[in-house]
Amino acid sequence: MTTAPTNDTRFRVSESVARDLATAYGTPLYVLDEATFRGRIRAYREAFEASYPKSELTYAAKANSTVALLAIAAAEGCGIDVASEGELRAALGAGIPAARCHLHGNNKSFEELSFAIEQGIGMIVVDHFGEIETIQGIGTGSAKLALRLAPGVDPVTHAKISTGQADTKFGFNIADGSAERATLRCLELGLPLVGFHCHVGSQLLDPEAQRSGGELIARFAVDMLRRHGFAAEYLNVGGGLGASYTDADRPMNVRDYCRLIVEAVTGSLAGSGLDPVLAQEPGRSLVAETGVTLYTVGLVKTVPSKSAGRRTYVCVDGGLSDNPRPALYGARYDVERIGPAAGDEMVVTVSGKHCETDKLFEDVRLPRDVATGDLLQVLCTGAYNASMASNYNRFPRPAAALIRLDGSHCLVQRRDTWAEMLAREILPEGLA
Ligand SMILES: Cc1ncc(COP(=O)(O)O)c(C=O)c1O
Ligand SMILES: N[C@@H](CCCC[NH3+])C(=O)O
Repeated sequence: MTTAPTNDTRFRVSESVARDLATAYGTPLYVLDEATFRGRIRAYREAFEASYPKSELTYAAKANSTVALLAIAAAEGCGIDVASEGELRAALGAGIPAARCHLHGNNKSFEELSFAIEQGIGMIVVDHFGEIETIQGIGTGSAKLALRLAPGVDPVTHAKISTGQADTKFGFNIADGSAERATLRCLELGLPLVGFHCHVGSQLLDPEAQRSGGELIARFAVDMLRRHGFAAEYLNVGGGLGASYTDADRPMNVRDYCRLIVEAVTGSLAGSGLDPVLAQEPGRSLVAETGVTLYTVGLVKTVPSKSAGRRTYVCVDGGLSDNPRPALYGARYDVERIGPAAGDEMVVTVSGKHCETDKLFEDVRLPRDVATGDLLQVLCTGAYNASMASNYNRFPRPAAALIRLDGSHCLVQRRDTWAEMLAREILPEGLA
């Protein structure tokens, strides 16, 4: 197994635990570490609070909504950001009161909004003009409202996870006056508007876009105070801080990051008299490095290749159904063989077992003697893997195991069963 660099804080399983887990639960298997997750949340909360005492940390459930993780996040003092009725139901399933949840979504349905309000959702982050009217029609119950703003900043990240730019589908544009009109409409209707929100993108290794997003929404809040007497009590600058998928990914450390964001916001608020709660809602930076995926090697195959001379495939028992990120975003991961390090390494393509040319993990260095039956661990799969898993090719989605604080482990999500995978099927009479 490759030795971790000393500053590498990503969770890894040891050989004995990996073998134990694979025997107990099978592979592919998501493995999550409670200590790492709690530690990440604490570090983030402390860093944020040190820069801004009236801070609030919300965990973005979309990154990994495994109910056990939601329960841990809440126990660590986080609110929960949910982006659908399903995520809200997962939070409720974790015993988290809806009052501690924020509902997001660019196209929330009437039913979704009604359910959330009925459950006592704490905040709705409103995304468009029609939603203001829908919420007015339903009645807000105990929900407060924040407006999602599009600050018009271009983050450096994959285009598919960039959300702060002017032509994003999310939120009210500041520059064209939509954000101001939405504020006025909420005030006119007497809705419980408390402030503003932005989220400019995800897996951001360069924090400039978040910095300027924070600056712009705070400036907008000051404008609303000066022009309309609306005093924002709440600003949320979203999530987005990146994770170290490979050694090349160097996100800013959370202390410097929080300081930067807070300085941007407080710089814009200076002299205005506004003293809002400042919230962040990270997902990936809290949970990605908390998890690994264990796979078993089925076969190793070397083939002629025009570009590479020879290409060696190490084929594992999962694929894009348990980790769609390489196929979607060209994401790269570090892969390690479980077991003693072998001196000699080779560059391989780790592929899955789907009926696709799914080069799951490309240009990975593995020991030259990697062979059928070996276990591999893929680092940094805690975010946007389980939550984006599918049943493509009718693969059961993997189970997830949690390493507890005392080193014991338990299952927190079981593998799909064949019965439930066919449970939705309806075979009308007379077809067969
Ligand atoms: C509104 C909102 N908040 C929070 C997040 C969490 O982002 P990340 O996982 O990049 O921290 C996202 C996803 O990008 C989001 O869309
Ligand atoms: N699914 C994306 C992140 C989406 C961010 C949500 N707005 C990823 O895996 O990187």
